[in-house]
Amino acid sequence: MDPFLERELEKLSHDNIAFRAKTGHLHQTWAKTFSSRPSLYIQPESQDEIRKIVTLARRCRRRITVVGSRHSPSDLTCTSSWMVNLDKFNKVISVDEARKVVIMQSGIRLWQLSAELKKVGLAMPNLGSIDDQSIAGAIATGTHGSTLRHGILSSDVLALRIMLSNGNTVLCSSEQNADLFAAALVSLGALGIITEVTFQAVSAFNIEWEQSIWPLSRILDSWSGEESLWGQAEFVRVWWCPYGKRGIVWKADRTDKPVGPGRRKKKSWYGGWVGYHTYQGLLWVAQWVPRLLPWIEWFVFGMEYGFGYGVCGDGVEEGREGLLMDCLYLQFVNEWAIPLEKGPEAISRLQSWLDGDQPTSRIPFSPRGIYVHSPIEVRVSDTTSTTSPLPHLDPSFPTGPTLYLNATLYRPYSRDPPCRTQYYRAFEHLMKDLGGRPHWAKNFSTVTREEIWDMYPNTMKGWLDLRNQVDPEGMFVGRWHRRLLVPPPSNGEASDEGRGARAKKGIKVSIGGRDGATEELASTTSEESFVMMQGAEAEGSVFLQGIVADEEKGTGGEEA
Ligand SMILES: Cc1cc2nc3c(=O)[nH]c(=O)nc-3n(C[C@H](O)[C@H](O)[C@H](O)COP(=O)(O)OP(=O)(O)OC[C@H]3O[C@@H](n4cnc5c(N)ncnc54)[C@H](O)[C@@H]3O)c2cc1C
Ligand SMILES: O=C1O[C@H](CO)C(O)=C1O
Repeated sequence: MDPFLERELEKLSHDNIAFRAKTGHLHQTWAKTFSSRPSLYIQPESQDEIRKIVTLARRCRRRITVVGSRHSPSDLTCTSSWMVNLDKFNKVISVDEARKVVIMQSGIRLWQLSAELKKVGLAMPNLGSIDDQSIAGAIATGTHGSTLRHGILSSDVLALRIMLSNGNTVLCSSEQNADLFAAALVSLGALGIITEVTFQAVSAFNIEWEQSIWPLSRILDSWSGEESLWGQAEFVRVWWCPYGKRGIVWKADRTDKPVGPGRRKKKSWYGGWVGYHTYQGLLWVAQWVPRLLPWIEWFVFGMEYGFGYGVCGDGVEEGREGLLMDCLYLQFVNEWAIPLEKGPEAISRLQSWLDGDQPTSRIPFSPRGIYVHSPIEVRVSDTTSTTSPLPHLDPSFPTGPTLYLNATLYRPYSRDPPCRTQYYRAFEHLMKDLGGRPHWAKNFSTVTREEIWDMYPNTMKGWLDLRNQVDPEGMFVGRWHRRLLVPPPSNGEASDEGRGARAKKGIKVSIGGRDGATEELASTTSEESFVMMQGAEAEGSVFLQGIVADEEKGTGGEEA
């Protein structure tokens, strides 16, 4: 064990608070796209245990990454330092049935929360495609569903309790520490450990849903106006099948009807064993013969939904189940938010590109030989429909409804599809051209830190300043944050996963006290931690090298 940790643990041995850490943990994202080896994997079971982790990390100068259910498809949760998981800190603390307000420990998974709420006749008002996420993880990345009558999942959060790097917990809401609240509603794990979430639930509800196949032209023609597709029900989503130039339009409204299959509900083909493996097998063959993909799209979606147009399924389900979908296989997902009114242009240009008509697409990358997977998910949200504070880093648009386009690429039998680089390059170019912003959790790859700052001209600096105030030593800043959010030190030196190090013989390198620290340097945390690192290097290089070597043992951020 790290001798410094051993020493610090010894000092705290009288407190009778467990430090449930293990070594040798392999962290892998759900989609097995990224992995890392944290030096410690810690699963606390109480607030005191969480505080002890933060105290020890601070004293040992270790970074902390909190991980929920590992469903973020990018390397956001990869670390070679300490990883904290709150799966065992997952209880409902209280439910105010009259106000429909629930307070919970933040490690609770959405499916657990839904089950607990159901016991008292309540439910989450909105869900994305799955309910496997932890509540803290889901809100940290701006997770959304598909409805113009709701914002993102964070919009239903009333208050958060956060443990900051100094070990203090702070309650924030729109009345109390409102700035911190707006920053923490989409925190990307970089502010501290969210320990409690206060959430506005609604009365439990059933949904009556119907799905139908529409030609793409009809989808685009009914995009806006009084009869707009998106306003036809509370929940609406479209799965666009580009090769068939059609889409599956799924709509659902709350209903008093009891749960039951509709007249046209049929069993899912790819949800059964034969369909599941046939589809995956076909995708696997297409790794070598990509031009089969248009035929596979036709066959698979025909088997699942029928080969013609019109209604192809309906039913009544509990909202907590009916809003979810079968996400099938391991996958890459590259999802962007653009203003809803730009949807027809986005879809038409991408359709042209996939049809091989590069001039019409106005995308400066060749589509030659590129065949992609279906469906491309088309979803919406509207933050302006909510009264909750706008999170600083909410990718959806504060001025009107938002469209999300999600370019999913499956990994059949864990193999990466050959089109990924060129397809995502083209897709991201188009999204940027239309003023888009990437979903934080997903596999965007061509975006620079400067571009991200330009995408959040009014809020990024405020978010980062606030982050720096509450975590001045960069305890919660990882490689992903440095790559995409945090400006490098002004002297241009490379960063490191290791935070600032305590100098040899216990001399603590102070942040503000170093002569070389300019005003600008002092203003951002990771820069400060780089300063600390450099300072420590100067004053205690032997120890520092020990830490760096240790931290670099991991494969943080490497593609699996
Ligand atoms: C199959 C699939 C379907 C999906 N469907 C949707 C969808 O419909 N809509 C959508 O928008 N997204 C969707 N996502 C993305 C998913 O909702 C997000 O990636 C979400 O963040 C995952 O939650 P998690 O608990 O796995 O968190 P993780 O991925 O483990 O972590 C995400 C972030 O949360 C932070 N975090 C976690 N817990 C805490 C805490 N206690 N305190 C502070 N920070 C914390 C982490 O540090 C990290 O920055 C989907 C992903 C998959 C794989
Ligand atoms: O990330 C996501 O994966 C599914 C698509 O399979 C979904 O809806 C996301 O969002």
